[in-house]
Amino acid sequence: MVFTSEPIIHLEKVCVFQGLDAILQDVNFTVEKDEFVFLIGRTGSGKSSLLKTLYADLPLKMGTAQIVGFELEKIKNKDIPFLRRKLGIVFQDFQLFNDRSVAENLFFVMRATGWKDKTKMKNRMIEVLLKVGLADASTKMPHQLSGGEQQRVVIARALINNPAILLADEPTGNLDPDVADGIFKLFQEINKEGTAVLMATHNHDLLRKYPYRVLKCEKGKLLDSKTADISIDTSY
Ligand SMILES: Nc1ncnc2c1ncn2[C@@H]1O[C@H](COP(=O)(O)OP(=O)(O)OP(=O)(O)O)[C@@H](O)[C@H]1O
Repeated sequence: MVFTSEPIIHLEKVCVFQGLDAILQDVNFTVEKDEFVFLIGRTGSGKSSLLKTLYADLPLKMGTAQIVGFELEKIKNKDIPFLRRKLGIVFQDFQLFNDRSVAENLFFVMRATGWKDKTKMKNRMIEVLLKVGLADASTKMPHQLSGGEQQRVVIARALINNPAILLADEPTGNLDPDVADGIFKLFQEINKEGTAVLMATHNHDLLRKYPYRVLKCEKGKLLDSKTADISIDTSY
């Protein structure tokens, strides 16, 4: 028997808009289950706008896009929370509630995404913190953690609902190189366990060190290292 699985992301002829401005045109790409993909490009080239389109923060006005089973050209506002439950979203600035403990930060997302059973919530909290190497951090306040640890909490939060893909926008941006490397390795481990990763980054070291597929925003287009020759050494 042959098992086929739907790609996690499939875009055809997509135009990414910010208001009336077309930032990227004729965007076509597919991300398969388990893939790790870098998204690169100069500042202002459209990386964040593309990611925002994928998690329906920007509306899809042209083209077709399927992501984790949702059709973005048809998606209704009421369905967007359900889409986001199947995505893990990680930004550069950590966006934790600073007046709540790590556990409360995680419980907040669980409650917002329909979790009710306290025992299950506690168990899931322990699981995701263990996964990111912060098993002893649940009672700490964010300010008691280093930048790298805070980013680990954000990744734990993104993992709560077992997402099919992590969308990460410069997740190592504000971190020292060693800490950034640790965070990157965590993304790799999560990927090896079966979660696809699409990561926007300016980090040349990571690109040189890890030869994953690259999507590059350039002059209003999206280039794909699967089909185009993308040099990562040129400035971007
Ligand atoms: N909220 C917004 N409203 C209008 N235009 C925006 C908005 N956010 C971004 N833009 C514009 O969209 C274009 C792409 O920006 P975007 O943030 O997607 O680029 P980026 O590649 O992620 O940049 P960076 O690497 O600096 O994060 C830029 O011209 C930017 O000025």
